[in-house]
Amino acid sequence: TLTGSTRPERILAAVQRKATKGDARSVVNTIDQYCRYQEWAMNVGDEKGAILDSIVCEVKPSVMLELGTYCGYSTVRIASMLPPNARLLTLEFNPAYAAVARQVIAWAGVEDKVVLIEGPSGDWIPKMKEEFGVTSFDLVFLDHWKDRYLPDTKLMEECGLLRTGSILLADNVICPGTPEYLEYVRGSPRYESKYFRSHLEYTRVEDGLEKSVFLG
Ligand SMILES: Nc1ncnc2c1ncn2[C@@H]1O[C@H](Cn2cc(CNC(=O)c3cc([N+](=O)[O-])cc(O)c3O)nn2)[C@@H](O)[C@H]1O
Ligand SMILES: [Mg+2]
Repeated sequence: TLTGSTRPERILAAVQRKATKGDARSVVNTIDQYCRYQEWAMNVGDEKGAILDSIVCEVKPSVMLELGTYCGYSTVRIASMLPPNARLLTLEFNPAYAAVARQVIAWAGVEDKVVLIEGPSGDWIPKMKEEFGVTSFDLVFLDHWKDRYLPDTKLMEECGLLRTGSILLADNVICPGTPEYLEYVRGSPRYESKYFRSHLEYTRVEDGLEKSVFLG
């Protein structure tokens, strides 16, 4: 029953009730409908999601990292744009959210392209090479705790997980805001940064995505 359920569980119930199994776009549309008209949730959403789609299409990543899976909305959105042999690694440390995300990802039929890793990003980033055979990430989507964006970016640099041309795409750089991260990528000679203005998911509040190319 839905009484006593969590918001992610209610989102999953909506997906299993309304979305077509195996159809990623229908899962994405169902979550957007639910979160716009029933209850707000912190998915990247349809407006910023379209910007995310265009960057995934432009970059065509073979190996991609997402920080902050939550219900798997952006995981499904991204995976549906990837070719069959590409891999999306997604990190989530909240086991309840990870459990929901696994089911959303399976319902969408994109589980073959996704590796969901449970645990804190700070622990897992240093283990990416040895545990998952990652050489470097072509594209990283940052959407987890805002005060982790900068330390995790520095950690990826230190672990040699970024190569010349690797792209960081950060959600919420205006709302809730990631001031230290923005100052770093916009001020560092090692990044070429660009702001894509948009709105906070399902609202008219300003927010946007920051795209930063690592120059090596
Ligand atoms: N170091 C971490 N490692 C792995 N997963 C993490 C970490 N920090 C948070 N998470 C997970 O990200 C998921 C989603 N999440 C994202 C945030 C941070 N994002 C926001 O707080 C946010 C907040 C708003 N908002 O308040 O309007 C809008 C957004 O788009 C947001 O992404 N907090 N939890 C959660 O399941 C959490 O367990
Ligand atoms: Mg976000």
